[in-house]
This record gives sequence, structure tokens and C-alpha cells, in this order.
Amino acid sequence: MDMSALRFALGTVNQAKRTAVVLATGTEPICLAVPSGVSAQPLSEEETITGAINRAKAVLDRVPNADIGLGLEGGLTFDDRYTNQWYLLSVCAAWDGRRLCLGKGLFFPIPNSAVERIKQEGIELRTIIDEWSGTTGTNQRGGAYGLLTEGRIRRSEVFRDAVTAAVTPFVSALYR
Ligand SMILES: O=P(O)(O)OP(=O)(O)OP(=O)(O)OC[C@H]1O[C@@H](n2cnc3c(O)ncnc32)[C@H](O)[C@@H]1O
Repeated sequence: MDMSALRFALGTVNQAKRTAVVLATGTEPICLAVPSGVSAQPLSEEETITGAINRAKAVLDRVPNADIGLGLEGGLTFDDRYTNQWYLLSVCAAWDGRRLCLGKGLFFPIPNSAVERIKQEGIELRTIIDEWSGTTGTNQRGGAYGLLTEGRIRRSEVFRDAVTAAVTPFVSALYR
């Protein structure tokens, strides 16, 4: 599947997300930080998806010579049905001005104690992952996935799959 003829605009300058687009598409996106329009720490799947869509539309507005705007958003969601557990969700929205597609990366459990702190202290997941890692900027590198799996899964790889899923309907003849 050749995506190299398409120009992608990405609604962030986050390095893990930029790497994800390069891995998924084989091209370097035009990166521009745009507002997500949702809270800095989304706490539901709906808010996470809305943030991704807002970013995809906002970046294509600002980079009109791109073919597809991409919005990548990380967020947390609580499963009260099966597991009583919080999960991290990594969503990609792809928008070409007419058609909108979504891709969701790996759904990964996050310690409930972390999310209790996020809610009580009004902090973001990255603050806790940085603290547990003893470093800063984890959200630009392996992220929570990297820390919790001891490096077996990285944030860029999870978003890579979300980007691949969201862009596939634009490039595969099977969706026409
Ligand atoms: O620069 P932008 O594109 O805004 O990227 P971000 O990482 O700051 O922001 P997101 O909107 O994707 O994620 C919402 C919050 O959740 C945090 N987060 C999401 N996934 C994470 C991960 O894998 N590791 C650490 N923090 C994560 C993130 O840092 C934010 O505080």
C-alpha cells in the first residue's frame, strides 16, 4: 500500500506522534500544533475521539496544501462493564476535507491508582509516567506503554497502527 504520494499534515509537534506517522506512511508529515478543543487529559473515549477529530480538521484548515489532516490524541477511559479498570486509548482521526476515518491503537490497562491521582490532583498522565520513570518527556518517547511493558511496546508503535487504520480507507481501492 503506497502512501508516499500523499502529503500529510499532523496536528502536533510531539515526537512520538511524528514518528508514528513516518512509520505508518513512509513520509514526513508537516507538523503544526493545533488545539484539541478538549481537556488536556481526556477522561473518556468520546472526549479522546473528539480531540483527535478536532486536531485533524484544524490542521488541514491551517495547511490547505496537504491532502490529509491527521489528529492523534491519547486519553483514558474506564471500563465499568467487564473489568473495573482504567485503560489508555490512542486514537487517530484522518480528514481530507470530505471524509473522516478513525483508527484506534492498542487499548492498554493503566493502574487505577494513577488515574485516581490524575482526578484528585488535577494532573496529566504524563506527569505520573515521568515521575515513575524518573525522567521527563516520556510522552514524546515510549510513553506509558514503554514504562509499563519495560520497553516492549512504544507510544510511536501504538499510534503507528492507529494511523495505518485511519488512513487505509483513503488509499485502498477496496473501500471505494
Ligand atoms: O503534544 P501533544 O500532541 O498534545 O501530546 P500529549 O502527549 O501532550 O497529549 P495527548 O492529548 O496525546 O494526551 C493527553 C494526556 O495524556 C498523556 N498521555 C497520553 N498517552 C500517554 C503516554 O503513553 N505516556 C505518557 N503520557 C501520556 C499526555 O501526555 C497528556 O498529558
